[in-house]
Amino acid sequence: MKIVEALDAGIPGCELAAVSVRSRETAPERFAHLGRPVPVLAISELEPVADVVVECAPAALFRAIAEPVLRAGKMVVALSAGAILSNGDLVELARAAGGRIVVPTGALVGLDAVAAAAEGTIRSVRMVTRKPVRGLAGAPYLLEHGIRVEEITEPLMVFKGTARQAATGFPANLNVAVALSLAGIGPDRTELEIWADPALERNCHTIEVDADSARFSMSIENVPSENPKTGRITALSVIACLRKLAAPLRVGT
Ligand SMILES: NC(=O)C1=CN([C@@H]2O[C@H](COP(=O)(O)OP(=O)(O)OC[C@H]3O[C@@H](n4cnc5c(N)ncnc54)[C@H](OP(=O)(O)O)[C@@H]3O)[C@@H](O)[C@H]2O)C=CC1
Ligand SMILES: O=C([O-])CC(=O)C(=O)O
Repeated sequence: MKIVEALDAGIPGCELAAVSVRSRETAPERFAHLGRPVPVLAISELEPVADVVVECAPAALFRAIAEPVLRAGKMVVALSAGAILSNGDLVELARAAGGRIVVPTGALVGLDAVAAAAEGTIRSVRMVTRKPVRGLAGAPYLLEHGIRVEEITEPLMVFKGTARQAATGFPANLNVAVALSLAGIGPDRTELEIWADPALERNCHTIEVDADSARFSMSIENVPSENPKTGRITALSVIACLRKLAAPLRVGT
């Protein structure tokens, strides 16, 4: 909704062509406050009316949203970064058809520095994520391993592995790790720890990068949105990304 409202308020070079939601019956009242009425379409109807489609939906819908847009040589701004790994053929489709997948920095920080360092040699990228219990509850990895975070009273490390492993184990919780890996040294070399911390209110990410050009540490403490798994800054990152598309002055890689 934040992205829709920003587009409705005006982002130079962009015009809100349509939206798609889970339940179209309740859509008219949800969007009634917008300055201009917006068509509510099925996912399959988006491509013909848009040059850019913002994918900000559950990861399972990534292919249905992105494929027709990429096939038409258009742009997908994608938040479900983890789904890119399991749909690698869509990157090839984009290459062949002249489409583009743009992954905003999202709930993370510093992907510009990571991408710059990757032009040289990055020796290691390590990320530690600490989330409140409600930011992790229900993740497939926890269910598969019988890890009951709802009952913890102290911080618990629930996962140690690579960004690729996290993408399947935590599809709705760790897109940030995949985005980091795609900016840097890839999903198999990007190392990740995930902690559930009952004392936390925010989704906290700390990243350490060691490269031949620089060594840097970055951290961010995300205020959760209405969805406790997703930081508020995520939608703002998409808005900033859309603003950059047509901006005469573009700052940051
Ligand atoms: N790259 C990054 O840094 C980050 C990525 N993410 C990822 O971004 C994605 C979006 O996050 P978030 O907004 O919190 O997710 P939510 O699950 O809260 O929202 C998903 C949206 O998708 C819509 N939707 C669900 N099912 C359908 C459907 N069948 N057809 C059309 N629309 C549908 C919902 O509509 P409705 O409102 O009607 O329910 C809702 O607007 C997720 O994959 C999340 O994991 C999140 C945080 C950071
Ligand atoms: O990566 C994600 O899916 C969400 C996340 O960690 C955050 O918003 O802080």
